[in-house]
Amino acid sequence: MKLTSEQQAVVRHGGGHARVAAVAGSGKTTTMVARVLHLLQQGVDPRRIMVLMFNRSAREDFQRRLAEMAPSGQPLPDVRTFHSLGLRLTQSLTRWRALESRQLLTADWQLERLLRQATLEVLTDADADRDSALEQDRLEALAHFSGLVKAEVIDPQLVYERLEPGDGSSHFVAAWHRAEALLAEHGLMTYSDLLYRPLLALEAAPDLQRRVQGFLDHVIIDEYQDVNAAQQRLLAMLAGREAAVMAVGDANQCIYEWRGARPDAMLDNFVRVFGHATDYPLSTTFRYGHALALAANQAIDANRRRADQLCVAAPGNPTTDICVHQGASAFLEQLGDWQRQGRQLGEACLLVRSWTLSVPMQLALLREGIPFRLAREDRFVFRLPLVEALAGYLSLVLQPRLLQDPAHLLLVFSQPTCFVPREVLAALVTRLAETQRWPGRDDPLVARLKPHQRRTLKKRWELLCELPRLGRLSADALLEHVVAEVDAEKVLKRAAARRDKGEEDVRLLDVLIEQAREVRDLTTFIELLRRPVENRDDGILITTVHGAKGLEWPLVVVGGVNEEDFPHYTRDNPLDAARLEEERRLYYVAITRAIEKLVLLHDAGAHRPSRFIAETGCEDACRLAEALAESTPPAEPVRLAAVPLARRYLKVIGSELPLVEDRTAQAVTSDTFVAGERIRHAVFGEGEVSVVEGDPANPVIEVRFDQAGRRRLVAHRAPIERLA
Ligand SMILES: Nc1ncnc2c1ncn2[C@@H]1O[C@H](COP(=O)(O)OP(=O)(O)OP(=O)(O)O)[C@@H](O)[C@H]1O
Repeated sequence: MKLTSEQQAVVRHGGGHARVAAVAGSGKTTTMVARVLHLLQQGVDPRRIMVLMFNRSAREDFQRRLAEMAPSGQPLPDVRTFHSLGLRLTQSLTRWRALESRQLLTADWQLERLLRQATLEVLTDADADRDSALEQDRLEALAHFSGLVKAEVIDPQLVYERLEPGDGSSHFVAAWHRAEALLAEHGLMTYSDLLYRPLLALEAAPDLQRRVQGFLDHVIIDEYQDVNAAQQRLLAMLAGREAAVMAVGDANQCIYEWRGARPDAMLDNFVRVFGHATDYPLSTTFRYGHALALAANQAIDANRRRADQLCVAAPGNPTTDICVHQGASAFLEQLGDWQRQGRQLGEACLLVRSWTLSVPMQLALLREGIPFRLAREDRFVFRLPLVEALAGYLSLVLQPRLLQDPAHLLLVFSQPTCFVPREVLAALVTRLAETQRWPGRDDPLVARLKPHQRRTLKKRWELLCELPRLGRLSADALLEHVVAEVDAEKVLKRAAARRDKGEEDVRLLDVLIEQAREVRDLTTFIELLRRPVENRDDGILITTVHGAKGLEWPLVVVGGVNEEDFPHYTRDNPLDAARLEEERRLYYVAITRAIEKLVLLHDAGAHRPSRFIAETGCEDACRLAEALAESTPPAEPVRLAAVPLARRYLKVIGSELPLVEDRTAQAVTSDTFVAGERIRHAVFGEGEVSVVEGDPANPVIEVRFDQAGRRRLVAHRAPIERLA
């Protein structure tokens, strides 16, 4: 394979630090392997080179490719992940008696048990929040908080203030300190400690620093946009003054801010930490065609904090088709078309912003008997605890006998949580199953409950007894009734320690009610929710965008591209500029996974299509790509909404297609807008302007769309036309 001139420049980089800004599919691995081989050829000792990869599979891939390309017998450098680097440093520092020996907690449950103990020790029995603090979700949130403190290497109080983890988490800082003490007492450490402990030890002792410095001349790091502060500080320490650091990544693909990454790591921050660096772009993608390259550039263009770099398709790439559709039926049709073209479902992937958004698609696939596989098996619909419990409530309508089954009662009393310890619940449901009556006031089973717990449990028992009499209701009406009676929205939000988890659960309720409305028949609906399925290798893969980092598929469907879902926000949790940009980067990662076909799917009903769809300008991108594919120049100039970006693109690929601004989809200035006038939006359809406000030269308008609801738009950016 002949390297591009941009790739060759990276390979031959002379001295000093370097930043390699690599767009999606630009052959980072190929280039880094070539760079290492080049260094070896130049006589650099392999022991003085270290390559750091983002995860184990990337590391193994790199090692394999390096071994294949290297002359036989050539000693090769160390290729590591940050974890394995941390482990080695921990071992060395332990040997030098700078760190005490500790055992690594490898399973999630071990850490959870420790955090549970820390929580129990910092919250007293009298604490109203103690029971909810011990729930699984809350402990997971505490684990996330603890990891973040160590990733950012700052005071837990500061992390707490920034994160605002919400009600019932006021003990997090104290629990963090207590957990640290417990780890020390028991001689244990977490995965985050693998970097955190060596870093603190080294930063506190210059003599130790000298022992780990001076061993490297070259450090090459992949996916640099997602490194956190602990990783970066450790790297700076190991590199010292001698080693040249080459950071490879794409600031536009920084999607781990919630784990402490910052898009700035590839931008100004790199220079602040390491000093001057030579910049190299890798702008040619070998993954997809012009249409998607143009669309991706267009999509990320609205971010202010970004690498100003165009992604350009290589001449031999497949053509990529992009389309926008609505609803689960369109999803099934797309899969049908794919198969009719002789293609396999195993070549396709459904990407979602969060697992909840995969539920309507999973149910659609189940109804049609189309095989699929999930990147996380615990996310199958029938395995979701909330779904299991809701199916349990609905089953009581058809099988009143279940009121006598303690296991069934425990299921429905546990979800959504009543904030009562499980052993107390277990005793209560055993009695209820036996007697079918709520215990008397003085019965020890209820006497020891707090008044609000007693009220909640009694109300729930009354609901369960009522359900067998509601057989006349449709599946959706029943579900709505249950959700209202158990106060599910409020409870789920309160129970979830992380705001996004609570919001995801509430959204799941929404999704289930919508699905129930489609199915209507109760038996069919319950059967669908409970249908046990297994991952099928020949099925379409379903995964989250975070899980798709670095991967690609011939067909990519991005599901749930709705406002409030992607970008994700709610009325209580509105978007600020930084979060919107993070969501946009996530969207950019999602769309750039496709090779031959990208389908953007939004939902019907109350959900409005995401602003990202309009920003992507799919139709324009496809029109321009078609014109580029023609052997003769078009008779008419290509009409586009965003001409400047397209011009830049054409210039880079050396094409001189005539372009013209599509005025019908263009900005209309303020003086042309009045409340009450009708407009048509390229994605949201027709609507009526209700408010015109802001800077008259750059007004914001609020439009009531006939189908897509109310939206605020920056008039000059929106693809709208005025109607008579
Ligand atoms: N100069 C080149 N000419 C043709 N194909 C190339 C070139 N460089 C890389 N490729 C191809 O591009 C694809 C992606 O390359 P590679 O596996 O090196 O990148 P990656 O690091 O996995 O991907 P990404 O750039 O998305 O992180 C591979 O199929 C590779 O063969």
